[in-house]
Amino acid sequence: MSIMTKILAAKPVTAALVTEMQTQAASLTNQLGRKPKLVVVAAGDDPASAIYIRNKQRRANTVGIDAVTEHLPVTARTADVLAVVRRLNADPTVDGMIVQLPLPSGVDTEAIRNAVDPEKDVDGFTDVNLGRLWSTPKDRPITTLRPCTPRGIMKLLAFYNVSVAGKRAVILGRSNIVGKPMAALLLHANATVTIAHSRTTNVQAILGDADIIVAATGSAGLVTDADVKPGAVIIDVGMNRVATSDGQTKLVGDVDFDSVQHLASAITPVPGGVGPMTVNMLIYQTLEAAQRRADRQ
Ligand SMILES: NC(=O)C1=CN([C@@H]2O[C@H](COP(=O)(O)OP(=O)(O)OC[C@H]3O[C@@H](n4cnc5c(N)ncnc54)[C@H](OP(=O)(O)O)[C@@H]3O)[C@@H](O)[C@H]2O)C=CC1
Ligand SMILES: Nc1nc(=O)c2c([nH]1)NC[C@@H]1CN(c3ccc(C(=O)N[C@@H](CCC(=O)O)C(=O)O)cc3)C=[N+]21
Repeated sequence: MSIMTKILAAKPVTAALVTEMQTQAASLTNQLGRKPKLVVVAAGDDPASAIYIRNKQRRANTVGIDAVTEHLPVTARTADVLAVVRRLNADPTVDGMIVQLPLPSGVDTEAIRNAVDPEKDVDGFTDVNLGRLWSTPKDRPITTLRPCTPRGIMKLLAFYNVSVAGKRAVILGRSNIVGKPMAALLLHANATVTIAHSRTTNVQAILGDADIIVAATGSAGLVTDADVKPGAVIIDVGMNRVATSDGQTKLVGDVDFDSVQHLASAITPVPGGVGPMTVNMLIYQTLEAAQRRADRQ
């Protein structure tokens, strides 16, 4: 049996979204008397964070919003990051902010996460927004700011007409920024959801039963053809830099794309899949936050 595998590339979705966002950015610039503004707070030198910063700066320029990065040194302490977050909370020209994770060791991520004003929380990772997300009733649309990667994945699935209702979805990873909110969104879309993590036993049996797999572990090549049911939909969130035989490095996901693509009915590439959708949703939610601000004025 041969399966026609759909490659779930971000490119056509980005093209459509950019057009929509450019129009909205122009209208908001008019209403606010300034461009919508996003501030990224980054401390240390996580490689996946560096890629993210570069790409969102580029997309913000294309769409027509301001994006500023506030870099703190790897030696930054909790109080240093908190001071920046509080200044941005108080600044009426800042519509959205995101604090990049992971923060340097010793910094209290939980304290920082919840210091962000929920109205500016375009990463959707405060307790307030995660709580709103989980408590949205099944028959109401989700309206809260939510983590960009899961939201981007849902947009990607919708664009390619991949149905979710009634499907068994298995998520590898339980972070507040990817795994848990992914579960909330898939559940709201009527999937039956399982979350697996590093303490899960017999992951292979769980994966073998999955119609949809979302891999978000940070472990390169973790998911192979031995794990996947024929016809499954594979979403690869991982952003791992690995060495190649010629001494260079390359970006790979958590999925062994070459072995899995023949089995999957649909699969996201790395690069060019989930990553650009995360960037798109960050700008999209900054526009939503700015629109709400403009409406309050
Ligand atoms: N494409 C994109 O837009 C984005 C990509 N990323 C990338 O996605 C990956 C995950 O990010 P994030 O959620 O922040 O990472 P975290 O490190 O916070 O979480 C990783 C999760 O994976 C679980 N895990 C680790 N190994 C295994 C395993 N062998 N089997 C099952 N579960 C496992 C961990 O379990 P436990 O909880 O038990 O430790 C943990 O829950 C990273 O590579 C990151 O760079 C992140 C955000 C956006
Ligand atoms: N609070 C927080 N929220 C995050 O969402 C968050 C974070 N911290 N810390 C770091 C990770 C990583 N991450 C990426 C997003 C997009 C690309 C991306 O654009 N990827 C391109 C890379 C292409 C290229 O090589 O330039 C692609 O996959 O095609 C990468 C990585 C978001 N993260």
